Amino acid sequence: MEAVKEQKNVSRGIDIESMQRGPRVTLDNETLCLEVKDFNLFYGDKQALHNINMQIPKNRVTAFIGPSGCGKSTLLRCFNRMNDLIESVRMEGKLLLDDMEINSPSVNVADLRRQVGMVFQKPNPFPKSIYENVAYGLRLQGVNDRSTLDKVVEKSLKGAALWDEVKDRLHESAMGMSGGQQQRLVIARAIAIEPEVLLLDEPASALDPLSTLKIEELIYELKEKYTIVIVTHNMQQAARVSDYTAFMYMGELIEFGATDELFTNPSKKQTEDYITGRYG
Ligand SMILES: Nc1ncnc2c1ncn2[C@@H]1O[C@H](COP(=O)(O)OP(=O)(O)OP(=O)(O)O)[C@@H](O)[C@H]1O
Repeated sequence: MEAVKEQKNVSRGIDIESMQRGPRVTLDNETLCLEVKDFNLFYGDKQALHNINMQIPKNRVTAFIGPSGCGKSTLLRCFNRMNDLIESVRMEGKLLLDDMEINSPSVNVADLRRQVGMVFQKPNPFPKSIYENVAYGLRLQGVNDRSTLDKVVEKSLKGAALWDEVKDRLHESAMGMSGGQQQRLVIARAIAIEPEVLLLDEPASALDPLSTLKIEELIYELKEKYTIVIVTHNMQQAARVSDYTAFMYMGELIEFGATDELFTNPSKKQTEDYITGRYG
C-alpha cells in the first residue's frame, strides 16, 4: 500500500470530454484521485450501473446527483468496496484510486477503507464516549499512547468543527449528542485516521437546517485536505458545496462537469430537465 501511495503525486489533467460525448472543456490543473473506467455493476441479473467513465479530482468536492434509484450510492460504495458485503454483486471494468486498482484481489480491504473513509446518512456513533469514538481507528491500529491519542482526538474534533462544543465532556457518551453533533463526530472519527478520500452518502439528509449548514461549511473546509465525494438528493446543496457534479440517470452517467457550469449551462437535455425540476 505504501509503495502504491508513493507513486501517486502525478498531476494529470481531468479530461471531462472523455467522460461524456457532449462538448465540454477539458479541465487542466487538476490532479486525478479516483477514476472509473468502463464500469458496470450488476445486482444478480439486474444491471445497476452502465458503462460509467468518470474522473474525480483530488482535493475537490464532487457531488453525485440524480433521481432515486439512479445508482449514486451504488457507485459511491464501490470506492471503498462496501459492495463486497452484498453477495449478488458482480462488477466489470476498472476503479482506480490514484494508480491502485481498487478491486484487485491484492488490495487489503481494511487498508483501502482506511484510505477511503465513509459517512452515512444516519449518524452512527459507537455507544462509547466522544473521546473513544474519535480514538477508535487509532486504537484498532494499536495506538494506545495517551498523549498521541489526546492530540489526535483534539485535532480531529477541531477539524470537524466540534471541539468547542464538546471539549468539556469528552468522556461522556456520544449517544447524548444531537444528531448534527453526532454526524460531525462521525466525520471526526473518519478523519482521525487521515484518509485520502471521504465518501459522504447524504450526510445531512437526516439533519435540521442549522446542522446541515454546519456540515456544508465543514465539507468546504475539509476539501483542503481530502478528496470528497458526496451523494445528495438536494440540488441546492450540491450547488453550494461541490466543485464538480455528476448527474446520473437510470444507472448511467449523463453529464459530469464543473458545478457552476452544469447548473447554469447543462450540456444534456436530461440534466436540464432534472435541475429545473421537470422530473426526479
Ligand atoms: N443490495 C441491493 N440489491 C439489489 N438491488 C439493489 C441493491 N442496492 C441497490 N439496488 C438497486 O440498484 C439501483 C440503484 O440503487 P442506488 O441505491 O445506488 O440508487 P441511488 O441513486 O443511490 O438511490 P437513492 O437516491 O434512492 O438512495 C436501484 O434500482 C436499487 O433498487
